[in-house]
Amino acid sequence: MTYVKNRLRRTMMFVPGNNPAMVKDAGIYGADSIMLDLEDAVSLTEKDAARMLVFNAIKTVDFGGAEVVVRINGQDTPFYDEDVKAMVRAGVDVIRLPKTESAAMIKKLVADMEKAEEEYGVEKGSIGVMAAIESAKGVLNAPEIATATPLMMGLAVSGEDYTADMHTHRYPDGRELEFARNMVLQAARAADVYAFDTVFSNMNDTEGFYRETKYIYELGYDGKSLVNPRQIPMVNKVFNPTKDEIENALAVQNAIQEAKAKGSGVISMNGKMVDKPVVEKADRVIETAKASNLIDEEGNYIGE
Ligand SMILES: CC(C)(COP(=O)(O)OP(=O)(O)OC[C@H]1O[C@@H](n2cnc3c(N)ncnc32)[C@H](O)[C@@H]1OP(=O)(O)O)[C@@H](O)C(=O)NCCC(=O)NCCSC(=O)C[C@@](O)(CC(=O)O)C(=O)O
Ligand SMILES: [Mg+2]
Repeated sequence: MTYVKNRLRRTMMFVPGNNPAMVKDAGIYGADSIMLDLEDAVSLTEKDAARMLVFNAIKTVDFGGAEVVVRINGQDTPFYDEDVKAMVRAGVDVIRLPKTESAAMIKKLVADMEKAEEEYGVEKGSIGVMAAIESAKGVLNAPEIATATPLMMGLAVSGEDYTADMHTHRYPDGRELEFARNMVLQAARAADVYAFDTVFSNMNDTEGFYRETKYIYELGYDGKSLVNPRQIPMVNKVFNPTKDEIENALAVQNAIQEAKAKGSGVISMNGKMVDKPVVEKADRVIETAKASNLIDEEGNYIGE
């Protein structure tokens, strides 16, 4: 396994690291990233067993092409050092640091990873990092956290711990997360790293989950943390471009080629101006469509 900076990351599914059945089958559901959890899904008495289980799984389980992320325990816990060493030795793709509050915490993680890389003969810089932002301090320091290392893959906003820190609760319209979501997203975009929204815990509230997913997609998030495989198809549906959007994006790309041939950077298409930012958005739609196997290399639609 090796960390890849750019790839499709719509769905990042939490899998409790102490549950052998869930860990073993995690690859069958088609999540873009699987996040094996050593932190809050694992009780204190099971920390060592979970670390061993996750270590062995990374070495032996076929995760079906998904990126493998491990959420280690925080730097203020007695489990952190062993978690870092074991995950580096296993050769995980990305390490997620929970409760990140400063750039210094990320720099410490990277230094500890480097030590472990040297100790176990793992290629330096072959493992990415991501930061979970779960407190007021973390949100305010999101810009420095996002740029703390070139190995930064992305930032995740973590709604449950954040609302506890803010002395509030989760509400259906998400007003309590508005500032954090926007801040984390701005910091991620400015640093050119990925942005992930938090988990939605009520598996039976399909409508609420759809509303929240659409909202964060429209804000500009790259993906969402999930707790259950049943949530994957809905996120893909929201994040994948539709046939109409793909056709429109291809038409924009053709129109701008025509304009360029005539020496212009702007053209009108069905009454709408097409210029550089419109083309950038169209290019992103086509990139996503290709990565999601919705079109072939020639741009023919092959999605459902
Ligand atoms: C909720 C529930 C118990 C429901 O179970 P149920 O069994 O009723 O679910 P069913 O739908 O019936 O399962 C159908 C089939 O899928 C299998 N299956 C289910 N879930 C699976 C899964 N996750 N991975 C692989 N496999 C899975 C299952 O084994 C079954 O397989 P099979 O029997 O073979 O058919 C289960 O999902 C679950 O444990 N979720 C993960 C919970 C977790 O990790 N929480 C910690 C992360 S949040 C946090 O820490 C807060 C945060 O930090 C977050 C942030 O940072 O954003 C913050 O601060 O906000
Ligand atoms: Mg949390």
